[in-house]
Order: sequence, then structure tokens, then C-alpha cells
Amino acid sequence: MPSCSAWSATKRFCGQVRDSLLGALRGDAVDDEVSEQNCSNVMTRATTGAPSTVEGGTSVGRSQVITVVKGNSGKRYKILEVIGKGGFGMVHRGTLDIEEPLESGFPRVEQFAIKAEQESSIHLEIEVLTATRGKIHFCQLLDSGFDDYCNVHYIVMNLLGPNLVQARNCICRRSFSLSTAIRIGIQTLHAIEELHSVGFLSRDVKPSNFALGRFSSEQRCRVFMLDFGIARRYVDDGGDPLPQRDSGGWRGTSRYCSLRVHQKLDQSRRDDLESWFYMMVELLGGRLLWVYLRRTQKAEIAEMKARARDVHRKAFLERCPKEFDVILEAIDRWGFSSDPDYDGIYLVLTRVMQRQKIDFHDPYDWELESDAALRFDREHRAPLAAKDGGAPPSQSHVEQ
Ligand SMILES: Nc1ncnc2c1ncn2[C@@H]1O[C@H](COP(=O)(O)OP(=O)(O)OP(=O)(O)O)[C@@H](O)[C@H]1O
Repeated sequence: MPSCSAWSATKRFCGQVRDSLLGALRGDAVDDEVSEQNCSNVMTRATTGAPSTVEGGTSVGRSQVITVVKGNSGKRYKILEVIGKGGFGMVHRGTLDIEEPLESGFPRVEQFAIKAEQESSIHLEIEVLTATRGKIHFCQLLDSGFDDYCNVHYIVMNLLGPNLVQARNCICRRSFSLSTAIRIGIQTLHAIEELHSVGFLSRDVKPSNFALGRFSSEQRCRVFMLDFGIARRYVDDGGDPLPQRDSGGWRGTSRYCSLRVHQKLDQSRRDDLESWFYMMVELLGGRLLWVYLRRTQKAEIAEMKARARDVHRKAFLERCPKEFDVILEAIDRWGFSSDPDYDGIYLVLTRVMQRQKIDFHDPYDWELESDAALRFDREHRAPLAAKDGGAPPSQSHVEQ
């Protein structure tokens, strides 16, 4: 990217999003995935200020500028290349500005993921990551801050590997084996259960919101849950479930959201599980019947989701183990205030594992293919292919 930093790219990106949101508020075309909550946050954000934490920029490599930001902890971080982007912000790779030397004399190179957003929804991410501290399927929140110059809030987390879409694309045949998909299913279900156990709904369960640990780490087979920009507390301070609201508005992603979201109904834990089910159908190699529809065709998508329950049920579940029929039936039976039977779903998934002779300790697909990590690095994380942190930053393509 010529003579501008990845951080400035975030600023521009956030600016574009804000412009289109403000346009939407003025009555221009509205992006269907934008939540009402985020619209109002943008308006608030634009009128508030915060002390500057920008520490300056350093030129590195070919016309590449690294921006350094100072977190609330006092630590300073170099913002390197973009490793992910979503509707409201960007995720960058980052390192400490000044590496602390180890006793051996070699610098300790730590890498981070730095998520920046112009929205104050980052505060919700902070709330969720604080609540999930110590849970095994969640990133550690290491630091946070506000960059006055670029007008972005950011959080610093541990750096993970590919999200599930990218991981699937690293595999030669570009689809997971049954063994890998079922165990990802168990892990993602556990992640959702952990999130629910601390009183939050995700409302955006989808493959790109789960990532693996880094291929080079011991956590390469652990699935982590990401992105809590539209999460919501579903319990009050005493831990009792909040009553159902008359209308839930639109939150989520058309492809994976539950039927109830299409009906503008308030979401509850069962809706996260319905999204999980759609995600699983895809991860098991099936094709969601509405995959060819544009995300703006909400009514058509809703109709296809309804048909997947009756006339097209067989085609919908074609690639899934036969036990998945029971899971869908159960999720559809649960109402707004039902306590989801997570254990029942684990039991069914475990039955599939027994029937297919799948062991929890079997290698995952990306472990079986020695060049899967290389393919991921080449396509998404070019700098990480070199020795940790030693490579110059560069712009990398990231698939959504
Ligand atoms: N800690 C992390 N380590 C490595 N990559 C990450 C990390 N967090 C996020 N990413 C990458 O960035 C992508 C976008 O992250 P995230 O979903 O949090 O952003 P977002 O702007 O909220 O996205 P969306 O609008 O699509 O929901 C993820 O799919 C993942 O590939």
C-alpha cells in the first residue's frame, strides 16, 4: 500500500463506514447488516472526544509507515498489517513497540491482534472479553485504548490463527472431513455455552467469528470465539433472564441468523444455537439452500429457511449425519425462554463420533496437511511465515 500506514487505512475504512451510515440515516440506501445500535453509536462517537494517545509513526520497509499507539496500560504497540476486517473496523497484527529483552539477551517478540473500531461497540467487546476471562474458547483481553488522531477505539488481544472460513480454505480439498467438522461443532457449541454462562448472547454466530489458535502454537486445535460487537446481555444483574421485548430489531448476518430474526423477534440463547446449526451444515460440506441469495433478499432467505424445515429438509440435511435431524427438531422446539439442552446436543454429536469411530485425539485436517500452515501464511499472513515478528510488515489479503 503506497505511503500510508495500515492504521490510516483503518481510519479511512472507518470513515467510509461512518459516511455510509450517516447516509443511511439521511435516507440513502441502508446496508442490511448494520444494526440500529451501531448507527446510534456512530452519531455519539462523532461528537465526543478523548485524550490523544498517538505516539508517532516510523518508516519501515518500502514506503510502509508503522503507527505506534499507547494502550491504557502504558504499553506501546506497533500497528502492522491488516489481518481481518469486518463491518465496522479492522483487525491488525501488532507487536510491542520496544521489545523487552529476555535474560538470554534476545528480544522477546510477542505478537498481538489489535482490533480497531470507530464505534463505541468496542466497549461491548471489552465487557464480554472481561466476563469470559479464564474461559477456554475466548481471547485474552490484554489492553485497550483510544487513538485520538485516527479517532478509533482499539483492543489488544492474543493473536490467533485462521478463522474457520480461512482454515477450511487452507485444506487441499477445501472442505473439512467429518471428523474435523464434528469436533469443531463440539468446540463451537462449548464456546457458545461458555458465552451464555456469563450472561451474553452473541447474535452473530458464523464461521468467520470463530478462529483457531495459531498453527505454530499448542493451541492450533482450539477454537476461539470472536466478535462481540452486537452481543447482548440476556440476564439482569441478579442473573435472571430479561423478559422478551416486543421487537428485537435486526441484528446478525442474513445467511446465519435465525428465522426469528427475520420476524424481528427478540433473540435468546436458542437463536445462537440455530445460527450454530446453519454454520454446522456448511462446515459439514453442505450448502445452505439460500447461499445464492443476496443478503438484501431477506424475505426470500427467510422463506428458504422455513422450507429447509419441511419440503427441502432432506436436501438441506443431505451432507449431515442422520442425527442432525434430531438436533434441528430440538432447536426448533425451544422457545424464547427455554434453557437450551446443550448436553443433549453434545450427546448426539458424541454418538456420531462413536458411530464413525472418531476419536477426540485424532489429528485435525490442518495437522494432517503439513503445508496447510504455509498456505495460510502465504494467503493471509505473509509476514508470519518468516521467523516470529522478524519480518517487515506488508499488506495482506484477508478473506472474509
Ligand atoms: N485475535 C485475533 N487474532 C487473529 N485474527 C483475528 C483476531 N480477531 C479477529 N481476527 C480476524 O479478523 C476477522 C474480523 O474480526 P471481527 O469479526 O472481530 O471483526 P468485525 O469488524 O466485528 O467483523 P464483522 O463485522 O464481520 O462481524 C476475523 O474473522 C478473524 O479472521
